[in-house]
Amino acid sequence: MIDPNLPLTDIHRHLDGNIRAQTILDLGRQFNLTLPAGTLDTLRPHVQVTSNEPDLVSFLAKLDWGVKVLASLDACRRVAYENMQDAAQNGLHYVELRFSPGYMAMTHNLPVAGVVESVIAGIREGSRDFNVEARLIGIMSRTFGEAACLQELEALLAHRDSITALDLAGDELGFPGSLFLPHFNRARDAGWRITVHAGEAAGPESIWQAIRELGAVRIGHGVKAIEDPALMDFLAEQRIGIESCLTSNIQTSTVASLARHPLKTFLEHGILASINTDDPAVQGVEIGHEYNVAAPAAGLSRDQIRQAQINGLEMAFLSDSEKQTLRDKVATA
Ligand SMILES: O=c1[nH]cnc2c1ncn2[C@@H]1O[C@H](CO)[C@@H](O)[C@H]1O
Ligand SMILES: [Zn+2]
Repeated sequence: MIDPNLPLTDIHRHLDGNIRAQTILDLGRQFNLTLPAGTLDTLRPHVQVTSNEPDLVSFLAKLDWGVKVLASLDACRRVAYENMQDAAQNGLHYVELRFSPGYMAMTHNLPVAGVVESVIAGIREGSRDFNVEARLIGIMSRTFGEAACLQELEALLAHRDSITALDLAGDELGFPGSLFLPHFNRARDAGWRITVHAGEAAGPESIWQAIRELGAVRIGHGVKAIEDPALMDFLAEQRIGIESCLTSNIQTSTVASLARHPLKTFLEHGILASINTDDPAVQGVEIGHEYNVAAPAAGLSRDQIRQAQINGLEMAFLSDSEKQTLRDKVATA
């Protein structure tokens, strides 16, 4: 179902939600940390979703062990580098990797700007070694409040030229976007593009808020747009892209089943929507599964899946000439 002649992208992928279970074990040993289990098989249920979680916040707890083992900046560089290797192994030509430096720094009190620098270094090395194009999106983890998000923002701004966009992720219901207006004003002043996790746990008003008040030009998940026809019209007219993550939406109980997922309706409505993973290692799925298994189960036709693949590059935070370079590279491969 993946068109091999078109670039394959994943533009909604958390690198700190994609830390290999083996790496968690390795780093746990390296730093002498107490983990909940000592083998891959016994660790897996602690770091991977094994059955659907009741809500978003329960799902997000599965990411915690991955960042708890980040006891040095070199560990941050390693997981960033491995993310690029994973991207290559899964046939991706272009990835936008997002990360929350404060969340990664938290357990071992790492310097937050140092985490940003290490992630940039790991992505740069990995991009070169594995021949995958990448851009970085900084995340502010709303779950820890406005002040912590300001710290993340400052650390990201210290490396502003290596960061493409700013995102807001975490507990959408507990920490609405309206708390973060000053943060996004500064991000836009820095010349960054804006994408926001919205309409996942909260309703369509959260998507409107992200667009009108935070300046979002893309929306992460955006599932609840299905409840607001005027919003769907607006998304289509303004070409505001929806970064869909099918399996993630089932695992967080945002959508009851793939058959009921709104992505098909979004595409029929002319909305620029794409297929992405979210947190591959935590979810136990990769991009191939999303295209080959989840998308057909969500009722997408072959043409709609191909359209979503085209949309992924269209939505990418790249210039027109960078997009064309990618198309040419894949077409002539
Ligand atoms: O599906 C999701 N919805 C909302 N927030 C998420 C999701 N996946 C991960 N994070 C959040 O992103 C940051 C790490 O990159 C963390 O704040 C994590 O909770
Ligand atoms: Zn996400």
